[in-house]
Amino acid sequence: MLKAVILIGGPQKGTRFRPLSFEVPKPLFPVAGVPMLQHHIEACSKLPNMKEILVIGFYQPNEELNRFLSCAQQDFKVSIRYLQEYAALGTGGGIYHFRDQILSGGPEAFFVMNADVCSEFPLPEMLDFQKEHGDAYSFVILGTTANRKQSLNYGCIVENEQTDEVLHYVEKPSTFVSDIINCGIYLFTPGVFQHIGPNLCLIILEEQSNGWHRAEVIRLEQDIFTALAGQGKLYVYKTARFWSQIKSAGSAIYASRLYLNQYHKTHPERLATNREGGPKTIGNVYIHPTSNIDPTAVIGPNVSIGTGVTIGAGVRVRESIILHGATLQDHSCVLNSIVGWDSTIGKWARVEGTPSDPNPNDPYSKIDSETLFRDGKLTPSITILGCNVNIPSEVIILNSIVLPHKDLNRSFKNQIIL
Ligand SMILES: Nc1nc2c(ncn2[C@@H]2O[C@H](COP(=O)(O)OP(=O)(O)O[C@H]3O[C@H](CO)[C@@H](O)[C@H](O)[C@@H]3O)[C@@H](O)[C@H]2O)c(=O)[nH]1
Repeated sequence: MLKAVILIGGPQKGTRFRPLSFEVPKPLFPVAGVPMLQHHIEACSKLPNMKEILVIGFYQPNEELNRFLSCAQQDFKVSIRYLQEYAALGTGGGIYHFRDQILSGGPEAFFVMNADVCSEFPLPEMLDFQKEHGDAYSFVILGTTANRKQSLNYGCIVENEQTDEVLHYVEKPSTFVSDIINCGIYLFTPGVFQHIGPNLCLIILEEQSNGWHRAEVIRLEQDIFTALAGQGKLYVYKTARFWSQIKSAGSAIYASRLYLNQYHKTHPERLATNREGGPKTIGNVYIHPTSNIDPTAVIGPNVSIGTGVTIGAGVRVRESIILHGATLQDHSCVLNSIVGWDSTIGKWARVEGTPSDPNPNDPYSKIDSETLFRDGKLTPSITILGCNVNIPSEVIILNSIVLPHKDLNRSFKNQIIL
């Protein structure tokens, strides 16, 4: 029997996702038409002996999260539970704190996944790989290849090329260590808790001697993987299939593209087709059936349109996510942007951003999820309209971030509009 744990973090995380994470917890942000987390849940539920999925984070359980989890539980016919940490316990602290819940029922193995990644989730392959390579005490990290420069933003893995054993693990090194990076998807056996436990004791001892009050924070990467490397216990399964982090809003558009492309294989019914009375679509497009789109609009490639969106005549949308309840009035144009919930774009207005896609000429390039500013200036990136923003007719909004509930009255370029 198998289980899976999805680490969703909490409200203090996902800061690069603002202002979108003000409205909805980042793990529920729609990517290719469904909440980010649903892609993980779907992948887990496809494994025949998946018994339970535990979502661990430090968000207060709210109605939206509860509703999503109970619908997912019904749709995917697998038990799903949310376990709330009393504080941010780190990527290892949460699973250690809830180890009894993870181990109840006696799973022989369990997956742990970061919520903020998009992936083809080669979970069956990881299981086969573990059987081939290890015993009950060995663990598997999903790895992929990055280019030298970008590898520094990830956990880096040095492997024995013959055996795939992890010889050395360094989290976000300051100089080049390896181009194999940690994808944030792991396969553990119950034996992993024997390695996490001793780390916890160390922290508590430190707390007693220093008189500090510290939560039982354990980082899987720095505290556990670094120590397990070179001990014959940790292996890396490398995938060449798609994988990306979802840190910034720009990377959500990129992740949408990857998942929409995958829908040809997994969910062709989610892809819009050109049909009588519908809009013209180009490339991969997701359109929620409750949206109302004029047949003269042209949509795509890589567009996701949420529930109850209204799109007028002659509208053009490309490389964008339009969130529920938004209205794009006649002849407006939206490129490389995220249009927030219930926002309105006036007639002939143009909302445009600059994509931050990986370098198409480098097969190992990943998306750069940089911070908003470089050298004191806003880096040109996708345009984001927070929820309930009004853009008047005939204006241009370029490379800007507009906070929720704003009524703009003119054009803006390269600005954060507070
Ligand atoms: N439950 C819980 N989840 C957490 C906590 N801290 C982080 N997470 C979740 O754990 C994941 C990792 O978050 P970060 O700690 O922000 O790490 P990172 O910068 O994304 O790097 C990690 O992922 C990379 C791949 O995307 C890896 O390359 C890297 O080694 C590391 O594992 C995210 O899904 C985040 O929500 C915590 O205290 N509690």
